[in-house]
Amino acid sequence: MSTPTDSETVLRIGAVKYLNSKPLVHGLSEALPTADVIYDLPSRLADQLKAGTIHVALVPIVEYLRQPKFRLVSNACVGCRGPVLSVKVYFRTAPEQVKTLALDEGSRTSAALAQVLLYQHAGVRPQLQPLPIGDRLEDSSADAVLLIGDRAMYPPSQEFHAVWDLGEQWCQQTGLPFVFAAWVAGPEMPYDVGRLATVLEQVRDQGLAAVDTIATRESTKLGIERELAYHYLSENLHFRMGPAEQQGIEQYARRCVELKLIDEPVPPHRFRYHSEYDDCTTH
Ligand SMILES: C=C(O[C@@H]1C=C(C(=O)O)C=C[C@H]1O)C(=O)O
Repeated sequence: MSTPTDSETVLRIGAVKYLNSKPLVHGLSEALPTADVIYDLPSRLADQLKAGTIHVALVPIVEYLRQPKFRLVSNACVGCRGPVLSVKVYFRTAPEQVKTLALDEGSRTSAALAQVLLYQHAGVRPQLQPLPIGDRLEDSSADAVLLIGDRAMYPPSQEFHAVWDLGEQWCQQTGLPFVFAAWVAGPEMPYDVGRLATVLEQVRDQGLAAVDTIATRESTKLGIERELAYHYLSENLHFRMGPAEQQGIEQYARRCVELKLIDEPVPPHRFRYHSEYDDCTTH
């Protein structure tokens, strides 16, 4: 049973509403029956954590890197070690010709990653445009369009010059995994952080054991093949932040700082997370 340290304040947890996060929240409400779990877009969760309307959330890793007051609260994360399937840039021109880039409103990490990779691979720094969450790929006339989450998993209805899977691009280029999001606490925390870390990691492990069930249920809701959902959750995505993932975050932070996508250099200790519950070197 959970026991908040401050019985007056209900712990408010923000979780990403996409398929990629289901293994991290499968059974979360049962594990923390006194907490409120709110589902939203990753970008909005980061804003809510900054505003203090939620206490802990699965937020874009770039927002953790930007906010010195945010801290990692577990080694449960949304990451990849190759193609991720759900983070894509669709090109209407050759990457070297891109002048305008539309960024999915739900994203922060991939919004910065797209700019890092476009600069690195193609030497361009395009003008940015928002792609509102209600807009489709076809609604934007930008030279390149970033989509994340469930909507990036469907085949596009138009032909494109090229499509980049940003997980694949990053891992090929750096030889390191990539972390898109992690559980992060804001400055106000009405719950024991060590205990929360254990709960979040236990929930993740239970979620991974239930990937079969999750894939069956969620594929029906999304109208995608069950096999695709299963492969996505069990092969494309990685949910444990170990030493290689931490190196990936460090490398990403350095490149974001170079392009001024993060204002200040990030102190090295902020890339390290050691779990008491789950010693990741054993996985
Ligand atoms: C893999 C994904 O990771 C997500 C990407 C995020 C971002 O770009 O800011 C944030 C949270 C994750 O849910 C995805 O949404 O497809």
